[in-house]
Amino acid sequence: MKPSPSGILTAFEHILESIEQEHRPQSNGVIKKTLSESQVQSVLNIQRVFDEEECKAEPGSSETLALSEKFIEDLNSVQVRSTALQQLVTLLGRSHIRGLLLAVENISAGRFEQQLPSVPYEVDEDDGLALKIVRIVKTERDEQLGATIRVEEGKVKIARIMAGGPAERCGCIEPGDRLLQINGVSVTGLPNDRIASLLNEAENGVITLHLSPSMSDLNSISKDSVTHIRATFDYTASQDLRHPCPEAALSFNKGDILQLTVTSDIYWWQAKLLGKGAFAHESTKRAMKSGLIPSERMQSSQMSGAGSNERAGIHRGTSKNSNGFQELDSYEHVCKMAPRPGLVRPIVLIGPPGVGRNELKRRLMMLFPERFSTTIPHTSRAPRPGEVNGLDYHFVSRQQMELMIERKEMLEFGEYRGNLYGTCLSSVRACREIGTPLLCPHPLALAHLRTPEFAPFIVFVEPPDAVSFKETRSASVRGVKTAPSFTNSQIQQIIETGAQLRSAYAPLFDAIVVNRTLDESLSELIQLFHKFDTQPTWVPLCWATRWDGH
Ligand SMILES: Nc1ncnc2c1ncn2[C@@H]1O[C@H](COP(=O)(O)OP(=O)(O)OP(=O)(O)O)[C@@H](O)[C@H]1O
Repeated sequence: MKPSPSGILTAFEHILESIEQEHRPQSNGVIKKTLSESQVQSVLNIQRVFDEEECKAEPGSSETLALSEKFIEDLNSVQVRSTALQQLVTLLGRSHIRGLLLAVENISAGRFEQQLPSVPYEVDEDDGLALKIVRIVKTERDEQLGATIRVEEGKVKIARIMAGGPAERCGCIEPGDRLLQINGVSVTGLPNDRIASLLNEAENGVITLHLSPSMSDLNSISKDSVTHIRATFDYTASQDLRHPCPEAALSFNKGDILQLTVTSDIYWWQAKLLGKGAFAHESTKRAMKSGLIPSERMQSSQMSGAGSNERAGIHRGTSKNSNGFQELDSYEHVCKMAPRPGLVRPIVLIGPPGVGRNELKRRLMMLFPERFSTTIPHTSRAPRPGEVNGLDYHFVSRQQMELMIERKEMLEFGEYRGNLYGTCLSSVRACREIGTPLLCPHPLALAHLRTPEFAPFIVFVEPPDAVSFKETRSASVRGVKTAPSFTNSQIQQIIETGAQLRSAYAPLFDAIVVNRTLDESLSELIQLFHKFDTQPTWVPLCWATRWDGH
């Protein structure tokens, strides 16, 4: 469809009207002519270009600009000029309007197909993989690009952008951008004067630049795409000696969701603290202020510099490979994902042995047999009388099981009295077909489970304090004769392991339930699952991308 430059046409109509008025006899019968017939014709010609169905100008030449130049030239010989004409001359001389005239002409002629070259393979990894290809169409053949360069450690960079020049008009070039190629010619190692002449040479008025964006450019990209992050470390701003302005700082803990408000600075971002877990949200009670936090770049460099973390107020969890969040660096990029048909997310109960995960799972399965399903483990031991293959266990040979382990098909496995036991990933897939998998694996299994494919909802079952633990687990309270009573040291062990797990895995927890009485814990879990079924939850950005594509 032909674009309608209606604003420009209206402007021309006004100008033509005012010329017509000037050509009318005044009350004293005098005709005050400021334009010759040929000049009036030039104005009409320019208007025609906008008005015509199709522009026939060849690429690289511009009928509109030629007409506008001729018009200005003709007008220079006129002595008397009306204000309207004066304004028209000024406007037609401006580089932005000239660019606009050219753009309208090119669009009218249908010369707007994308003709950018493909991205070359030999991008310098030192500068990251971001690359921009900018094609600039010069309005005049001998027009300068309007950008200066400087050479920094052998890299050619854009030093300055001149106001009004083609480089500024295109809006895609920034000071600090690294120049890689000009019209397909690599600038690496070229003398400055050769680069300058290449910059000002254009093929048919077109110049194509390959640039590696400056950091400020990259920040604006990440600002647009990443708006929320999850912290994988505790940050106490008052202990951070690097902080430029502790009064404006924001402290946070592992697992907190932060809303990024300003990311234009390379080292210090501004963020609001939304809180923890899958349902964290901005407080409606009080307006939250943004505070300064270390940027991803700042934090990553801090983390790679060993030893100084404690001093800087940063306490990292256990090693990356052992806790299932290998893909996390300083922050995890997150977004909200709503429940949707076809997406069955396993519910995973994590906690120290003895806290009660299996008891809670057993009761939930009894209460909601239709809703939840669970995996059937594999074992290399022989079936006992009454045990059914595929119901109690999948009975397989030791070799078969070792092969599955080797192929990394097991979610978790272990050996007990000379026999292998374990759960394989395909049994999680199978039980997802029946209902919501309810699983109680070892925390190490999260490395296999916390992926876009499974997208689990992880609940940490936390032990209460020692007194509550003892009270709630006493045989008289539970009314179960066979109940094992916990010794003080067992309780202490459960509480300590719980604290260690919490410290190492906190960024992965969607919710935390403290297991005091069974009734309280069950009702809390049921409410939580209702929310999980009906409300969006914070998830790693890559999960949402996968499920949005489904
Ligand atoms: N809230 C509770 N109140 C009272 N007893 C509980 C509670 N939660 C669990 N128990 C009991 O504590 C014991 C340990 O629970 P459970 O076996 O579920 O622990 P677990 O976290 O699954 O640990 P493990 O992996 O070692 O089995 C069981 O006898 C269980 O009935």
